[in-house]
Amino acid sequence: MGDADGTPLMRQYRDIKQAYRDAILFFRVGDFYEMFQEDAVEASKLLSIALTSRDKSSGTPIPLCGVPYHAATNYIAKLLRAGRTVALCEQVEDPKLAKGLVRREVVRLYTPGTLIDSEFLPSTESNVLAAVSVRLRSAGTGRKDCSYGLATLEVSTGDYWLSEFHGPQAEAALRDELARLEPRELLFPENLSPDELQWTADLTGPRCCTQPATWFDQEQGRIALQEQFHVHSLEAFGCHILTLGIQAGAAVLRYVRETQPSAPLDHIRPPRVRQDDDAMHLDSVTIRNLELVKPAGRAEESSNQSPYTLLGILDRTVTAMGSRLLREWLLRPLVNSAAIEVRLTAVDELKRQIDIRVRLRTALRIVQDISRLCSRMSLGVANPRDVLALKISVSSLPAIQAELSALDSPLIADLRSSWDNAQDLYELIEGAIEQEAPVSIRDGSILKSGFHPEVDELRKASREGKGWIAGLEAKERERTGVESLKIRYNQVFGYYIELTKANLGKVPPDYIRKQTLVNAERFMTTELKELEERVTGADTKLTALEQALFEQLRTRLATETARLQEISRRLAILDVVAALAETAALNRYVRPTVDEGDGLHILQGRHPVVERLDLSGGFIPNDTHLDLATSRLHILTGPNMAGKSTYLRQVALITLMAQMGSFVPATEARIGLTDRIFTRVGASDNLAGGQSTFMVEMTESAHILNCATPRSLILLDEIGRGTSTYDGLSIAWAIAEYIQDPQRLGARTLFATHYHEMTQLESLREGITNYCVAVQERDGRVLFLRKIIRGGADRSYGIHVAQLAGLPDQVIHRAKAVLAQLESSSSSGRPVQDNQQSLHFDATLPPPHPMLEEVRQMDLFSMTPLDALNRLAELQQRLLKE
Ligand SMILES: Nc1ncnc2c1ncn2[C@@H]1O[C@H](COP(=O)(O)OP(=O)(O)OP(=O)(O)O)[C@@H](O)[C@H]1O
Repeated sequence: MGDADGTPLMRQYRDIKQAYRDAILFFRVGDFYEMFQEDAVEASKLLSIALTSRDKSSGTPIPLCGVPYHAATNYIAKLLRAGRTVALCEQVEDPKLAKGLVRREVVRLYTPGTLIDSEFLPSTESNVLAAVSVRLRSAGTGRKDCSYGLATLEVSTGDYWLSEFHGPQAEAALRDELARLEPRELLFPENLSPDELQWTADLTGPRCCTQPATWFDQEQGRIALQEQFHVHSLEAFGCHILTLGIQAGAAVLRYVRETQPSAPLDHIRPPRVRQDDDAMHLDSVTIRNLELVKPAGRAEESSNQSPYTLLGILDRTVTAMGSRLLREWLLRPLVNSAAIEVRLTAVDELKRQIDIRVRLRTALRIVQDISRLCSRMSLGVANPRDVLALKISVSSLPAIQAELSALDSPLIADLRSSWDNAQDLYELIEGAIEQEAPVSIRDGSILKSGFHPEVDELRKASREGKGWIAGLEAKERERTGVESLKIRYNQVFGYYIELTKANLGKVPPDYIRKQTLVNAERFMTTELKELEERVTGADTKLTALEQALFEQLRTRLATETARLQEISRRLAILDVVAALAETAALNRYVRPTVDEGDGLHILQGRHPVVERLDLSGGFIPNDTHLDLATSRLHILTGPNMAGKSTYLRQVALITLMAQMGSFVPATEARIGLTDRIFTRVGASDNLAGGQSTFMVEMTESAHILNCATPRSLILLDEIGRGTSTYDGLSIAWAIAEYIQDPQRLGARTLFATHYHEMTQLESLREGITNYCVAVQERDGRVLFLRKIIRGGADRSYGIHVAQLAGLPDQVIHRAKAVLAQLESSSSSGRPVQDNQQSLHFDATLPPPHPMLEEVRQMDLFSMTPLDALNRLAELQQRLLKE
């Protein structure tokens, strides 16, 4: 900005903007937030509001746009959605009392990861801020490996976690964790080398921002954490050895402090350490492939309600905290059979106790987002409605407690013990806050009468004062004889007497003229002035007192954060358990057995999402019997569209549901604990990451073979499809052998393939069993039976599917003819042609490669050895070029 507008206001603006260059600065001027210069140009476009300019007459007017202060929230939300951050600069002193220019300060920086305002946050999703610290190590081989520290904080609830990732799989593990957490904003140090930045390669979700390296300093970080949680050592939290985690943790805290400078951060809970082996490991590919929280191809769709995701099917929670917890249970299934049993027993109990379940859920429906309400109290932004929401929430605690008393499963007994009804907090709020209190604390009428004597007195004075003014109006009407005389009030003049032009002849001499309008004149009298001072004096005092008392109450409630967070935790678990029981009852799920064995036995299993779709013939259930010793790898063949992928996913989803503590869609299920589920399903390009379909397929397969253990469940759907038939078949074959071999891996695996040749593996390797999806052929048409049976399919029926899809008849006929030729050539011992080569519709079969003819015609006896070698090199060159 030049010095075109050198007014004190613009100088103040420039000084403040200097410190918030990356943000759009909302600069409070009276009843507006104004934006200037490039901010104005950008914001006016993003917000579709008019762009004007300040000081139009000068040679260099300053671009300007503005939004009314009371509507700012919507505009801020819009800018955040557009990926921008907003610095909110307020007038921090009363303009009436200011000497000269009003003081202004940035009181809040709105960034995607630090939001606390209910207007911006979807209640069912966590809003996570994350930071990553990195340490580069050169392995002996010259390879460079990194270790990572990760800290996450949900500012709106105070949940704070630290973790670390080491070893050769550290980067993959970090990426998977980020995929699970979906942070909105991600911080990392600004001085990282390209090697240290590798993990950010194809991050697309969060807003990434680099921060000074000093924010990630280990020693300073440790001190910052100790100060934040008032301890001398971090040992009590079990995180003292996480040096990288602490570095990231400190950066997160620092960022929150920078963005919310005026907020005390007492609601942040002490750090908890996330262990890698606490939960079943689900990588980002599996989360996506199994459509756990987001439907494929609709990644942006809100997920808890989506009928196309497992979360959408399972989420019958009735509270926001419950909904968020269910998501967490879903993305972190347990790996400890005793802990799973505890959850299942509670779900079982609530499934059977229908009446209790119904009443419990009714009581829970009243509960609001206690967790976020507490944070708003602590951060000093809770308004009177928030406090009322807290009251309503705790009001249902006794009813919930009463329902629990009849239940005795260990989990519920545990939740019930030392149950806190927070009756004192209920009474505190009930005694203080008016039922109809307004949203804003500046609007008054917050406190109940009887709560504070001075408030009552001021209210009386204000009421009486208004009565006096009404009395004065009547008196003046009588004195002047003007019936239309009115005493009115506005912000600028305060109280005044208004007379229409027609009555100006009747104005008494003691009236002092204040303002002339088109049709009326406004006056003041000494008596009115005196009354006004009494009335507005009482009103101003009243508003200030109510505000102060409300803030006191809010601070008092903030001291109860730990207690309320515990209540919130218990309610969330109850809500999830009751929701899982409800879903189990409505969807006819059964209780699975989860044990330490290595089998996976499902009777009449169903796909929880597909079975809910409107299928013409209904969903056909299928059994699964995998066990490590005798039948660990199933080769599944069958036509396209037969239901192979659905079946594969259903086995994974049932396993996952069982381990999260949910009942499952089957008539019986026994699940041997699974440490990880791997999926390689379908083709997906990663063009943004510069990888072809085949490369993605191979990278994912490599990841599986490197990371799976004998306790893992692996789903492979059409490995090798992205390359030529022989390449693909060979790779698929070798992968199956590798997985089947207990010396190398030996994990429970479902392998769906189009390569019928793979069915030979059953007789060649132990532990491999063939299955196929049954079809019936009638009058040249294919009927899908959706039933998985023993044995291998002998054909693909791809052409039939193409016909169903509506390819032109000529193409279908021609394809059948080509297929017949291909089949006869392969049965006569000639190799099947590579299916990547184009088939010409006017030729019979592709002609032999022209180079063969050249070789055939070579006269070797008239060539010198050198000639022959050169010729060979030339042929090879040409082949390579092809
Ligand atoms: N058990 C089932 N009962 C009823 N309908 C099913 C069943 N399994 C699958 N379907 C239906 O068949 C459709 C195709 O299933 P799926 O995608 O699993 O086939 P596929 O064999 O994997 O096909 P492709 O090889 O072409 O990928 C599904 O969208 C679903 O509508």
